[in-house]
Amino acid sequence: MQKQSLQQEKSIVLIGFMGVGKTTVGQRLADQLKRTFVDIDEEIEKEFGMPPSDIFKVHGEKAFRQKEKELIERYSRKSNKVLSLGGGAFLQTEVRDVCLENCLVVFLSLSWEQWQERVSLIIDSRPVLQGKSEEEMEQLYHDRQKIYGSHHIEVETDNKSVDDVAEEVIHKFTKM
Ligand SMILES: Nc1ncnc2c1ncn2[C@@H]1O[C@H](COP(=O)(O)OP(=O)(O)O)[C@@H](O)[C@H]1O
Ligand SMILES: O=C(O)C1=C[C@@H](OP(=O)(O)O)[C@@H](O)[C@H](O)C1
Ligand SMILES: [Mg+2]
Repeated sequence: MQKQSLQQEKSIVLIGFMGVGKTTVGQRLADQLKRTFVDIDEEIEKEFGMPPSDIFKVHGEKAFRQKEKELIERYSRKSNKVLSLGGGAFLQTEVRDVCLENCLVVFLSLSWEQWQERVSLIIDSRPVLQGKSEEEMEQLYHDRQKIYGSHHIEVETDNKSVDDVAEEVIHKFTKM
């Protein structure tokens, strides 16, 4: 039942702003669906042998984005996976197109107010947020919502636990 409605076992791709829970929810979803979990940031980190903040410093954002695109193009063509993208991945048209074509794209949304409560958990490890004022972060948050408009389903995550979010993703798919 669940398998059938999970759309021919297409891979699930999680998108959304930094800190909304793509990595955490993705791992939970993969456990529940018995699928392989791939966190694209983790794969990029393995390739460069350093975390994203160091990649940005040493190689530059362009090199990070190039590798991000290559890896997403490769993994999104495989079936039966759960892929968590980085929040900037959908800035690249090629990434959006390949994911929308081959996968089920799930946008995890979180209000600006609740994001502000979570930012302290992520700020040190997200190079894109470094040195930004609160106003600049809010601007980035709003600008980025436009790129997340390309998706198959949205799950609002305000006031929801990781389990709640994972459950809702599965529920929405089983109704597709
Ligand atoms: N639904 C949630 N409720 C509370 N905290 C969460 C939730 N989802 C994720 N978090 C926490 O927010 C932080 C960022 O989560 P993460 O999965 O790394 O986000 P992303 O991959 O979207 O950047 C982590 O500390 C994580 O434990
Ligand atoms: O939004 C972005 O530009 C980025 C988001 C990060 O991933 P998360 O969305 O998992 O934090 C990571 O890919 C990198 O720091 C850049
Ligand atoms: Mg992540």
